[in-house]
Amino acid sequence: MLRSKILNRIRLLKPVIDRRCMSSASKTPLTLLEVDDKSGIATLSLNRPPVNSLNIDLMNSIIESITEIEGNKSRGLILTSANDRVFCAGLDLNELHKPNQERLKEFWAVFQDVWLALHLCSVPTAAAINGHAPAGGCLLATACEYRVMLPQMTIGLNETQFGYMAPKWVMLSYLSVLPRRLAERALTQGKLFTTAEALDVGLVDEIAASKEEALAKCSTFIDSFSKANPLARSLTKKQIREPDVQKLIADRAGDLKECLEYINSPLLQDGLGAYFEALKQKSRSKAGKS
Ligand SMILES: CCCCC/C=C\C/C=C\CCC/C=C/C(=O)SCCNC(=O)CCNC(=O)[C@H](O)C(C)(C)COP(=O)(O)OP(=O)(O)OC[C@H]1O[C@@H](n2cnc3c(N)ncnc32)[C@H](O)[C@@H]1OP(=O)(O)O
Repeated sequence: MLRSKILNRIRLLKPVIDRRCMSSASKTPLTLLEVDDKSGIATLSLNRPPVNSLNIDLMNSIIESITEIEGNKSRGLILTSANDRVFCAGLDLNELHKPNQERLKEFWAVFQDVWLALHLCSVPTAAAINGHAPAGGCLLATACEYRVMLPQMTIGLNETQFGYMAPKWVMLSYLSVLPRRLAERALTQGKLFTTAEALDVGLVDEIAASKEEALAKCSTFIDSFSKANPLARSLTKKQIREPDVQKLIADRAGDLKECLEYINSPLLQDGLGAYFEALKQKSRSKAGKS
């Protein structure tokens, strides 16, 4: 009786995300999922070259992997990158620049879903940040319960640098990790923290010298829950996170409307176009040098 009541409560807390991962045109899987048969800990690696930028297919693949991990009773989830320079470059700017409107609606709904799925994941979550994590990449990291980062990388919600304002629920994810005054300053500056700065302010919990060490530290974090009843732990996490989540769930349509208006504004499109062009230019000049 109690168990079904608890399970019902979890169902109530967790919005139903019945999204199947769309098969991508590419042959390589967009996410790699390995479950360590000794520890029972699942490692989910983002695998969309060149920078794990979040498009609809990759986000659906993440959601499907989280659903699988929760279903196969893994003891925890470590999110990392198959790329050794970039954890996740954030939202795919191709989805935001001169967007197809129908696709943009779907894109934004999946973006909301991937945050909800990770933020409310019923198993312990940790991010092994083995590369740069700007904007949406930082959001994936802050949706996890623990963060271990490699040196010489950057992380932060840098949206104001390219003319965006992060949505309320994205800000709340930051506020769940940073003290308010610091979060406000970092958000308004569009600050990208270095690894050392991120440790100093608590945006990340530990630094590791290698990806292997980062994975080991994430596993140690997950092991810290070994004495906690998994169901009670999951309910407690959802209860603590519910107020922030409800702010999005209560008004997903409003968030989408606000985003569509904002992303389609000429000011924003111009700023984004210039920003994206500069990125491409940088990449071309790098290629020219190599
Ligand atoms: C009022 C209501 C508010 C409503 C809000 C509405 C809208 C707000 C929208 C969103 C806010 C939500 C929060 C999330 C926002 C985002 O995530 S937007 C994306 C932000 N991302 C970035 O700023 C990162 C940009 N990239 C970089 O800084 C670097 O690429 C790097 C990640 C540090 C990696 O550097 P490096 O290894 O040197 O690689 P290159 O820069 O050479 O890039 C390689 C190729 O990858 C392409 N690329 C890089 N980032 C992206 C990206 N995000 N999307 C698409 N493509 C990307 C780059 O152009 C290179 O491509 P080519 O080689 O030129 O083909």
